[in-house]
Amino acid sequence: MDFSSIIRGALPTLVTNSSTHGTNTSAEKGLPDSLFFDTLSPLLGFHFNPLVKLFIILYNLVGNRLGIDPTYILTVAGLFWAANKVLTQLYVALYGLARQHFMASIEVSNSDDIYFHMIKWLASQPKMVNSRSLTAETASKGAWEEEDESELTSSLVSASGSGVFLNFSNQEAKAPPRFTPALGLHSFWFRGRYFQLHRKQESLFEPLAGGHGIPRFKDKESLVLSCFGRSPEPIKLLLQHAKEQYYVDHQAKTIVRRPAPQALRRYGHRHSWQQVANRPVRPMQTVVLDEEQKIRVLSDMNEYLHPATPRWYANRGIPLRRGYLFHGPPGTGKTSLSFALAGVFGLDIYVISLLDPTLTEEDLLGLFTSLPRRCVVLLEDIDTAGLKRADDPASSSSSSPSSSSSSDDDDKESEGRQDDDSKEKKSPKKSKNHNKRDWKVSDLARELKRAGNNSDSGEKKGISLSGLLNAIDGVASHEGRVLIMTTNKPEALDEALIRPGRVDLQIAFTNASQEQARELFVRIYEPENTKGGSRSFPISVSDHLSSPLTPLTLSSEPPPTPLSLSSDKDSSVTDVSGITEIGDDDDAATDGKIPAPAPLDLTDTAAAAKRDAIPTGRFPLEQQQQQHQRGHHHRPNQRRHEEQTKTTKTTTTRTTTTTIHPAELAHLAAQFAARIPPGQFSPAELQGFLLKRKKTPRRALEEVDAWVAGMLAQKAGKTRGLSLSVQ
Ligand SMILES: Nc1ncnc2c1ncn2[C@@H]1O[C@H](COP(=O)(O)OP(=O)(O)OP(=O)(O)O)[C@@H](O)[C@H]1O
Repeated sequence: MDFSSIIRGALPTLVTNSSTHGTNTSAEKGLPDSLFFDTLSPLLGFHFNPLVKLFIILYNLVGNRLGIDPTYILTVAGLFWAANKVLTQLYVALYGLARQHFMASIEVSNSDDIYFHMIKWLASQPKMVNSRSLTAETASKGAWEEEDESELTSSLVSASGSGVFLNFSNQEAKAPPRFTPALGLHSFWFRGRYFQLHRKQESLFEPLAGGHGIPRFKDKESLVLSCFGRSPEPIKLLLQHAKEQYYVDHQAKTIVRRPAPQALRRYGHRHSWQQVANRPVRPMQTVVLDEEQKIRVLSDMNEYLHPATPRWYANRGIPLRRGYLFHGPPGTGKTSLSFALAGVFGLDIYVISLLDPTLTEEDLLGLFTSLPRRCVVLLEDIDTAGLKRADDPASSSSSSPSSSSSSDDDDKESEGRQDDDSKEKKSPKKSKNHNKRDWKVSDLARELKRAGNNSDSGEKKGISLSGLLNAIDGVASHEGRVLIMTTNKPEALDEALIRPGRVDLQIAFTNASQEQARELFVRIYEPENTKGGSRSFPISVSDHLSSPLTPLTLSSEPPPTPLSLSSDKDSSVTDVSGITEIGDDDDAATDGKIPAPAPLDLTDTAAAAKRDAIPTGRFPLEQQQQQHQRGHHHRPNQRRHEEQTKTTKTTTTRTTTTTIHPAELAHLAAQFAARIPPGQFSPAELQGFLLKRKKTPRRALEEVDAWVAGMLAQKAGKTRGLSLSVQ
């Protein structure tokens, strides 16, 4: 096919014009002559189309000015286009054949966790991140993720001008986005092998489960991973690697999940639960509890989780379930022990609140059936869920947790507060007696929940006792999980809920004994585990039941202040002044030596207070002023120390520590414990007291008597609002 001749034939006037005269009058004038348009217009079906005009002008310009016959250019371009089309078709056909016969592939859907393992792994690959086609995602850091302190501090110093207080207003802006491969084809190398990745998305029409609501489109993403060769083994290895990377620090973390929002739960399985936290494992030794109780629950759980146990249970026809009931006053460590147990066994925690107004019995069943093989399910404060038997007359109005309350009084109140008209008519006295102005916020919440339930078109909401029992050990119920229920009022629980088989072990928690008070004291003031940075909390998966005391250095400054984190220049100005305020043994501390254990004179409260002085870092501005006023009145070795901090950044941490020998700490702890009346305070209350003096053990000891007296008076109801003054 000769394009040139076609065009010549179609444009006789034009061609003749350009070849014979060498100039084009119409082009020069900017207006084509009538003969030209008479020829072209019928051919192209346009009358004075500006595009046609432009084409003709360009055609003439190329022909006349460049001396090249434009028809040749068109011919070549046409040939290239055709060749491209043919080659593309050929490539697609050959590639399809190659994929079919010489490539293996695995598809991963975003409805599965592996998808997220793979995406996270891809986002961490530098070569992938440098790809030209990426998707950016907002990536925010969790509360427990490590932060680059130096970067944080320097930015804050310059932002505030003074470098005195931390300021996190910029933290979102500083968090870098996460980049993942965009939709489409990508390729990468892994362990010397070439892989192809096709990230694709399709919209699916999803009818809703149960036929409720409006069906809608849902985007479904998937990754197709391919490699050359007839075996998918390399892709399996890659997926396994991505999974391992995803869980690389999992041993040190406990993942906490809660039921997903109702709209998501209906999709079931992995959509039923959503991760709400990924926190460092709580070491078992941080839970202060009778050693025997700990050992009982640990060994029971260990035996239950043993791989041989399912066979043992199956052979004897016993359902593979284990339930624990932790009961005791508030703040005695029920939740803490649950988390520590999950940490010891490396299990995720699934927390369910039966007070969730959106939770139906059907949901609860769905949640239990979508649990992983081994996990801890935590049902907190089940006494407040108002679970009633179906035949219980009181349950007629309280099949939902919302209609019940934790106290009998509240129950009575809520009974009298039935807000449907019929009830009001039947018991006018009750409703009349009730003064709505006396309502508390909790009452309002309860009424709102009830109103929500009533407005629902006949759908039963809330959890009844039988609903819960069905979920935890019904025929279709999940096996393999560990169920932990916590309550402050075990006596309020229905017997059916705690019968053996549902609750296999009960652990009673009590207010702190003196021994527990001693342990708590030691735990608060023992040295920090410096693994992963001086500010990191103790993270250990070792389940030591008791922590031996080791020589320690106790920081005398609150570590998070920029004073101790900032550059050497700042620290030289501020940190050292704090040290001079502390007792005589500080010189040794500033030189990085651990002093010999000094006998503690508790009668010398002034000296103790001086040694335990509130770290001046707590009041940085004041401290700076003091430092300024002191001018050159520092002692010689302090000045020497200042010089050291100016030259070495790393000395900052060392110079801000004072030391307490283990023997001294043990002595202080014993003294502290002796002043705590046994069984009067929960560990949470003691912890609260100690936390307010977390760097000053001697001060805690001095103030404990006043605190105990104040708290006892408060508990006896003699003094209201004393908590503030006795803190
Ligand atoms: N036995 C304990 N050992 C160590 N810390 C404890 C203990 N009891 C309470 N605490 C501390 O007190 C706080 C509250 O503890 P936790 O939530 O475990 O108590 P709880 O018994 O579950 O309370 P509630 O019944 O109110 O839910 C936590 O910070 C925890 O560290």
